[in-house]
Amino acid sequence: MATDFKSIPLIDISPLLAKWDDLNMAEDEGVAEVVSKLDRACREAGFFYVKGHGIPDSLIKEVRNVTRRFFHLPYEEKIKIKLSAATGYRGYQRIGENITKGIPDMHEAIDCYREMKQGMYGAFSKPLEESNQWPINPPNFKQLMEEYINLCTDLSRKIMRGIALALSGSADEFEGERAGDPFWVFRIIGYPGVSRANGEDTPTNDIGCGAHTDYGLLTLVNQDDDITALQVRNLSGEWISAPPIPGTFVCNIGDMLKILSNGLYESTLHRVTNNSPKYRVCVAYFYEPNFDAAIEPLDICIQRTGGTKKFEGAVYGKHLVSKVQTNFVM
Ligand SMILES: N=C(N)NCCCC[C@H](N)C(=O)O
Ligand SMILES: O=C(O)CCC(=O)C(=O)O
Ligand SMILES: [Fe+2]
Repeated sequence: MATDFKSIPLIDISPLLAKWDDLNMAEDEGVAEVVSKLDRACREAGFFYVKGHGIPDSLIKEVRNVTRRFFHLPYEEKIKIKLSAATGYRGYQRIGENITKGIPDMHEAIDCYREMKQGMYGAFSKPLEESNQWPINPPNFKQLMEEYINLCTDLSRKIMRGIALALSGSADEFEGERAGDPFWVFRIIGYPGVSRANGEDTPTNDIGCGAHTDYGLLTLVNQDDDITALQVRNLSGEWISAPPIPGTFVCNIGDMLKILSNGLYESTLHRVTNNSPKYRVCVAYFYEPNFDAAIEPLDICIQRTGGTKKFEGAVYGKHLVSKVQTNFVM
């Protein structure tokens, strides 16, 4: 349930990370404080920054640097790993190819998904059953991104423990059949800068990514340090900026956590507009339920929200596939 928030809260999660694997973590004062901040941020905005996350700043920057180098390569080089239905929707998409609510987005990207074995989940996972396509250039690209993805997965699992406690569940609410074997989605994104080449005084700012919600549990956004472009919608419909705060991730809640929490937490609408003349890079990691998880509101959340189930259940993988298939015209 979003409110009329005017800014996005910043949470130092280091006390949670210090105790995340301790059975009595909820009794720790530092953990309790982080949990209450997470609860408030998730209820009020569905968005928050995290610091004290333990992922080295040098790696976070390097991930953006190799991304920038890739997108600056000539088009012929980039389409060597072109995304299509035949590649399992994995690979490179040029500017305008991704579509949000019928309008082409002004971004280019490489989309990656967790590897999955053929036939692993039956017919409905077929559209995504291919291997990721990694660039050969820059040479360390794949290795660096895989190291980063592993760290993001660990970090997200720990933050989700805090969120489980925030919902007054047990710390392992999102383990096991719900998200013990989390599916991840990884988007490496570039937004061209605004050009004043046509002699216009006020350049038109095309939408880098139209208003949308994320699909899973929790997103970790690693954005360029010097451009404000991400905007989050509050209850009155105002767009609140999420300016870069060096050393932090922007985190936000996805559709599956909205269902699990029976609407206590919202998957907040957000969009991206790069009004700067500079090219903007963003690397978004999405932590999601098990691919075949049947997601339903948690009993504890139904109780806390008046006793009625507000959402139908959803199979996460089906939700993902239906989104992916409508994101591209091909
Ligand atoms: N995996 C995630 N969350 N991707 C977010 C992309 C949002 C834009 C997409 N065209 C859409 O309309 O959803
Ligand atoms: O570029 C950003 O800051 C966010 C991108 C985003 O919202 C997404 O890919 O889902
Ligand atoms: Fe998003």
